[in-house]
Amino acid sequence: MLFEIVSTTVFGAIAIKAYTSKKGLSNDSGKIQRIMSLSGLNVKDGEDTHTTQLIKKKQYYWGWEYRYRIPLGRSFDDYASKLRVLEDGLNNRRKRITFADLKSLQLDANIIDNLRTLWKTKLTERKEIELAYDGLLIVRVYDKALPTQINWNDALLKSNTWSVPIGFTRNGETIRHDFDKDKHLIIAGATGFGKSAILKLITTMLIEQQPENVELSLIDLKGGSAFHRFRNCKQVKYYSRDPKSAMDVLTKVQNDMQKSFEHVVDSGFEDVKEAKIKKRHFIIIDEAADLSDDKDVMEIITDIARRGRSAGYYLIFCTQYPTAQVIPSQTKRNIIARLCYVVDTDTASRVVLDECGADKLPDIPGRGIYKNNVKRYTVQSPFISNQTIQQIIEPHIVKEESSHEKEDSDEARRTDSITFETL
Ligand SMILES: Nc1ncnc2c1ncn2[C@@H]1O[C@H](COP(=O)(O)OP(=O)(O)OP(=O)(O)O)[C@@H](O)[C@H]1O
Repeated sequence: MLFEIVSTTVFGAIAIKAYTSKKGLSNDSGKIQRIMSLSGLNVKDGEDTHTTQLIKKKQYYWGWEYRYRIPLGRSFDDYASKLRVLEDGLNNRRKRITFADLKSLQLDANIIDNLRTLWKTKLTERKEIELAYDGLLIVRVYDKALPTQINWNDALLKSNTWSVPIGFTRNGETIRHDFDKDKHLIIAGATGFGKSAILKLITTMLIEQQPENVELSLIDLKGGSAFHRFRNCKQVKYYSRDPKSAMDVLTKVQNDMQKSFEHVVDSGFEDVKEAKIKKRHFIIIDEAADLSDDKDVMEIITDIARRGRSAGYYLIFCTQYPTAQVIPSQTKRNIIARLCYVVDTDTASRVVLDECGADKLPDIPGRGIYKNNVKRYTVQSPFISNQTIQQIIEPHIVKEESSHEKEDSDEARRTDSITFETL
């Protein structure tokens, strides 16, 4: 009897709370506005104070979206710089139990224990916020945080395409970068946040999806730690792990690219896709900052970024130090797609993405912002283990030869690669 009274009362209270929440009577809109005011986003104009005005709110299965008109004198960046303040404010221990939570509860004699577990889970749950701007400030509050690790699985492979997964959004959408559409890619992020991991994933997927058509130039200026295992894959045409040989590699790539460029353009086509050429060459540079002092090298990189799109020479340019010197504006202009993991300053975020935001990402490896010319997504990149990489690339590895023989076979492959296979 006592159990029934207690459980009915507790359950009833929670149900009322959950009902008001569902009806939008108890959402975060007021709190967000208060945090905005208290964190200095109001604008004083003589006697008047202009605040951020809520225009619309809508509930989705993942949480809430709020749209605000921002006062004159404020920019989107002012709000983006307060992202952490907003997030911490919303997470300051006020936890909400929803209908979905209640539905998942077992209504048996363990109801009190079940409620306790639910409450404990709620205490450790963290809401995440995303900001965007389309004339109105958009604040998306997600009930559940993105997972901190999402493992790669072979369902992500798309055979015979140049499309690779970059990450998963909170809505469960898989964001892919299609090199035949967006061509080159800049990847940046502070040390230890997943640049090499995504480079290895992209390289593995390109080899597996297009084993006969992909050609790789791997420039690994971190001493070879990222790309060494791919070195003897038959798809690897050039490999370098020091700035001096990187110059040689890039010069050869530029010469090859020139031939492809002339072949495509002289045949009256816009690019390799239109010319129905199957081969694509990827120049993947891990730690481009180590090349930035060499003017000649940087000129070649800029040339690849500019003309490679037609010639089928795609650049993946990765750096831990995103400054204007490391990513020159001409290179940037030709590389629309960017993937930025956590960086330490808003200046670094702006260099990569042309806006702040990557400096406000949580300190989670693989958490990044991917931007192409259409959209911007916050994603968690898939993670592939070295063991899985090894299994996938094993059939593509050619037997290690003596270095002299390797040079010869590299030369042979070089000659082969000039011939383009057409449909
Ligand atoms: N997508 C991911 N999901 C989960 N964990 C990841 C992910 N990417 C990387 N990590 C973890 O972070 C570690 C560091 O990643 P990685 O070596 O790619 O960083 P990095 O940015 O290349 O750093 P550095 O510039 O210092 O080489 C990995 O060993 C792995 O444990």
